[in-house]
Amino acid sequence: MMPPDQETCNIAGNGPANTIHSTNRTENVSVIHAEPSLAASNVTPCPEDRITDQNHEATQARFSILRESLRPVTLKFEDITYSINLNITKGSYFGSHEPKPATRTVLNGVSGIVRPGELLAMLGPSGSGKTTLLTALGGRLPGKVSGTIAYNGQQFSSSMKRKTGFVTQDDVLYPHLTVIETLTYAALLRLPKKLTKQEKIEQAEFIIMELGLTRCRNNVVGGPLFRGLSGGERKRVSIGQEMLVNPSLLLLDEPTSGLDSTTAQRIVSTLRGLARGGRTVITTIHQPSSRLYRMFDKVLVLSEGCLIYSGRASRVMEYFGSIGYVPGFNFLNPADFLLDLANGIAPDARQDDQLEYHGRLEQLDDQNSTKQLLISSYKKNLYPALKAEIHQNYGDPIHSTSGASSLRSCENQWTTSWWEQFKVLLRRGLQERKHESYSCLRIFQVMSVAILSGLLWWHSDISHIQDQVGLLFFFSIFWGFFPLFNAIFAFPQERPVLIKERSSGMYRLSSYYFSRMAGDLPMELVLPTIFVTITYWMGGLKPSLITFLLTLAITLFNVLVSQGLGLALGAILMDVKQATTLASVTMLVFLLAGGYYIQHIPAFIAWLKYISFSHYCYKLLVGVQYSANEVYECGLRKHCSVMEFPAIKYLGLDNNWWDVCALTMMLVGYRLLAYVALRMGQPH
Ligand SMILES: Nc1ncnc2c1ncn2[C@@H]1O[C@H](COP(=O)(O)OP(=O)(O)OP(=O)(O)O)[C@@H](O)[C@H]1O
Repeated sequence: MMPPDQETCNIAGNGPANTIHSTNRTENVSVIHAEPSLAASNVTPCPEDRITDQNHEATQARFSILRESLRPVTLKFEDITYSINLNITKGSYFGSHEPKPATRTVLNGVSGIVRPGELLAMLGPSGSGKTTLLTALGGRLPGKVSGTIAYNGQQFSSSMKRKTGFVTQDDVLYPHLTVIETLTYAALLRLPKKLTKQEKIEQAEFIIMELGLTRCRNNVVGGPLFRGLSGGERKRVSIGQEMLVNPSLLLLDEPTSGLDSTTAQRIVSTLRGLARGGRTVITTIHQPSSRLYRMFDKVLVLSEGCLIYSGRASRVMEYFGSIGYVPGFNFLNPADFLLDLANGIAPDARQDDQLEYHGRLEQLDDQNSTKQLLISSYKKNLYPALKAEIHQNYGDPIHSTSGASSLRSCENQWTTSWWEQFKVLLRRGLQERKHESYSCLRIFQVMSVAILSGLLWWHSDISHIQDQVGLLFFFSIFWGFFPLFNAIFAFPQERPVLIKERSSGMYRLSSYYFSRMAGDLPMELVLPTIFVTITYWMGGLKPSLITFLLTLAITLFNVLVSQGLGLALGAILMDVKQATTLASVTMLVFLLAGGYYIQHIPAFIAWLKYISFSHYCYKLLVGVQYSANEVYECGLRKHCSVMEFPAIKYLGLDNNWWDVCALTMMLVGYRLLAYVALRMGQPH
């Protein structure tokens, strides 16, 4: 290995600034766009997606609406260090297992600067900290990140959150929505209120065209259980969603992973186009081809959380050459060369698969010392200039507060009103869940139970009061279980989408929550209505319209309370398995303490019935079914008062308003609890 000539190296990453951002001294100065449209020339669309000359002008005009609110962001980060806590179990396999707190440094003093108009690629071996750094730059990393991250000299704010697009490695999309629906809803939620609905829809159409998704615009996204878009198409939809924020800062985690080289090239072209439109674009990437590599303006190379290079992509070879690392042959992909170096593999190192144990140990030592050399070379040769650039005055942006007012002026402003968010989320939720809510299986389940119960209790008579009371108890229990278990899935299932969309400040939690409540209502109420109608009349309960309507109202009330409990359990635990276990135990307790099966519950545990909504529902159902002076045939030509029937006597049919109050408190309480739990588990 050649000794690194650290003294004679060129300082990369300190070259002349790109002309695109040369006018971008403050965030209020508009960007001179190198390419007026969204890099239409860089993208290679499918034949049918190609923007024709005739409509190009119109397209540009439409796109200018999207560009209008653009606020260029210079991102500077300095000495970013991040550690994670590891609980290491100490002791032998069978001995003591006391967890020993330990930390691991994932990022160690990482610095960089990216300006509007630039595309920065983060390279490094798997586990080197690329995703962690990207997440930190996107303001989404939990725990304490030391160092400074400044966006136009400011800290991460809610305004910045809404100006940041973040494309995660895994695409988080609603599987039942089509491409056009996904992007239209995103446009309606994300684009500013000053645009009309029509203009927002046009933006979604434009993005579809721009990303070459026209052919699959009406295809459903698909999920693990059914096929939809291909991996590349899904990725483009995810990018499209983030483009709709008209982001000033766009962060992408491995957007080309698992894609063929043409699609990868196309995606990176689009990113470059977005950058050229005045955005700051940062992407992590695994193994870019040399074709892709040439499209990056800057690269940042990580090795075990430390930087070995941060600067212009075009100067990489020059820099490493200057410190003594020259590739063995000319036509090497710079990305491969960088990844080798980040792994500690110098160009002249011996790569022998046949090395025996000691040889391998030596090889590992060599790699570690190469890494250390590269890290110290970076610190000596590149870091001082980078630091100077970070602190360079246009008002020492990393610490200054200039420009704060313009950022703050639009802070805490939502792009759309509460009502608008509610309407769009409601429509989107109904569309996404219509297959689930109106599934034939669910309807069949309820109808078959209704008809079967109707047949079992066929024209029951008051003389068989035990059976009738049993039917009323069944109403309260069935419509306690069914909505409870359906509601448990609501929030855990939607969690990834909710976290993603809330992290980018897309909508208020309250508008989401109320839209979810409202969206679930129709089906939650239609099914019990059908059930009660069938079973009530088949089962021979009191043939009075008023009594029937009251029975229906009580059952629906019970459904809403039970649904509230399900939502609360789901929101608190955010784990379907745990929530269903807890729900089944709870319902079992309610079932047993409800007052139907056991009428001599020991006093010390009899209070359980007061926390059971099924008990209140059952009591109210019996209360509306029978009046105080009603009698039933309790023996041969013998009549007894209904109030003396043991099960009814135990219930006591007085104080019905208290039962209604208790149910109302539960209705509000459970839902409030669900909301609070959801809010506490949310990014702020
Ligand atoms: N919350 C966490 N708990 C435990 N380890 C973590 C956590 N977050 C990150 N790490 C560790 O930090 C290191 C860096 O992770 P990161 O995901 O940033 O790497 P990466 O360079 O993006 O890897 P890849 O290219 O494989 O996605 C890894 O070794 C990972 O295991």
